[in-house]
Amino acid sequence: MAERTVRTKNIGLRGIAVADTKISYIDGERGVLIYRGYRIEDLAHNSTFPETAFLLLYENLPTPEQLAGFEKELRAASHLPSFIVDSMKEWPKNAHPMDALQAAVPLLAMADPELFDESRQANLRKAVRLMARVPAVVAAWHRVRQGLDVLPPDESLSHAANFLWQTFGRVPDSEAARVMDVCLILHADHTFNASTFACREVASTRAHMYAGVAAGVGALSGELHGGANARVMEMLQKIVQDGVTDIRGWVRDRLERKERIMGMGHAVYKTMDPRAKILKRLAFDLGEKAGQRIWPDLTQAIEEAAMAELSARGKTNIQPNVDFYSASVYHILGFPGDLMTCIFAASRIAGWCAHIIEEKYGDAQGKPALYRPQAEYVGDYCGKLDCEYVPPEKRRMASTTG
Ligand SMILES: CC(=O)SCCNC(=O)CCNC(=O)[C@H](O)C(C)(C)COP(=O)(O)OP(=O)(O)OC[C@H]1O[C@@H](n2cnc3c(N)ncnc32)[C@H](O)[C@@H]1OP(=O)(O)O
Ligand SMILES: O=C([O-])CC(=O)C(=O)O
Repeated sequence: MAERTVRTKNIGLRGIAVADTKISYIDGERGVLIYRGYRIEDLAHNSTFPETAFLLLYENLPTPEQLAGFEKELRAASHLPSFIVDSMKEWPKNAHPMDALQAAVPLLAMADPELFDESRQANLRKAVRLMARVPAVVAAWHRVRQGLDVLPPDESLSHAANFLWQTFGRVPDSEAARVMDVCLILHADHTFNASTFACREVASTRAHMYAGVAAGVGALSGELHGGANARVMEMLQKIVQDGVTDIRGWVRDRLERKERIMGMGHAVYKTMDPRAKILKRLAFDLGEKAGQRIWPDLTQAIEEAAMAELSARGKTNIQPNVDFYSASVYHILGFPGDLMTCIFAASRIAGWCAHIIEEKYGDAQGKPALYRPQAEYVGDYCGKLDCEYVPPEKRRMASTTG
């Protein structure tokens, strides 16, 4: 066997800085999240999604003129090419919305007139098209799968209100539109999370922006990442359906079966995710007004029971993450569970594009590089590194343990 190489192996690359970024910052111990120098609480309170997206892409908050121009560009880009809608009509109606979104991303690439123009300016324009069209795809697929007509964007509405309109065919009231906007702000970026890393890894090969975004959508779909919001909703609905009243007992049983409480725990935060605090307030406000307190109340009961049970097991760091209360918010806004991770994508597209651009045009040292980590080879097939090739007729049946 070859000599083992010296290496640092770290499960899931936890704590390893693989690049420099100026886009966002997290302090996991104190529960702080900052986008380009601005606290998430400030942005959620004062900003809008287009303004936050501009900040992520261009490094500064826009002037009123810049913001108006950016919003105009977003609106102009938000019509989906008709061949994409026609294509969707042929897709199996039970296709998962995240698969539909991931399938649509290369179609959006085919429609981009500047696809292979790798100038920074062209990539900024592609980012605007993606930010406009990802929510349009999500809304369109939700309608197509129900046999409904795809709705054109309403240019009189804000980005968030238009997303609700194109999804449900109803102009939302100002509160629903603002809640949607805040959700889009909260999910827009989060340093080197798994999906952003996937985008950046693909971008590091000099593949085009859409190739990176398709990878990001795939990575986001998993239940340990963005897919957790849908799993939280399933958890809540199952508890209600089963008529569970002893939430502490339900949590204890789940932990004893070694199952996780979806929407809790985080690879970086060791305290409550600052986004979860905002979403918790939104869920209670919205739930109160909509006569649907049941969802935030139940989520809070699970939070308290889980914190108590996990602490009793010596785990005090597992607290609500962004997906825990967002499930209730989205449910009360009318979204079905399987669309929830797509809402995440309709926001995170801003961060993905900003990171792809940062990856393409250089880190702080100005030297973009191909990601190519090492893995330690631990295969042992015949007692030495290279085995002798045996012709098919002379092979014995090998065991096929997985
Ligand atoms: C947008 C986002 O991506 S936010 C995250 C969304 N994902 C979820 O909500 C899924 C549930 N949460 C989790 O699976 C995890 O907390 C993760 C993957 C998000 C982060 O986990 P990490 O900090 O990397 O810890 P890791 O997965 O190694 O778990 C450490 C221990 O905590 C336990 N743990 C972590 N999260 C949870 C949870 N939600 N419920 C119960 N136990 C948990 C693990 O079982 C493990 O226990 P063990 O040491 O006894 O085996
Ligand atoms: O940062 C992470 O690992 C996951 C997360 O919360 C996000 O992507 O918003």
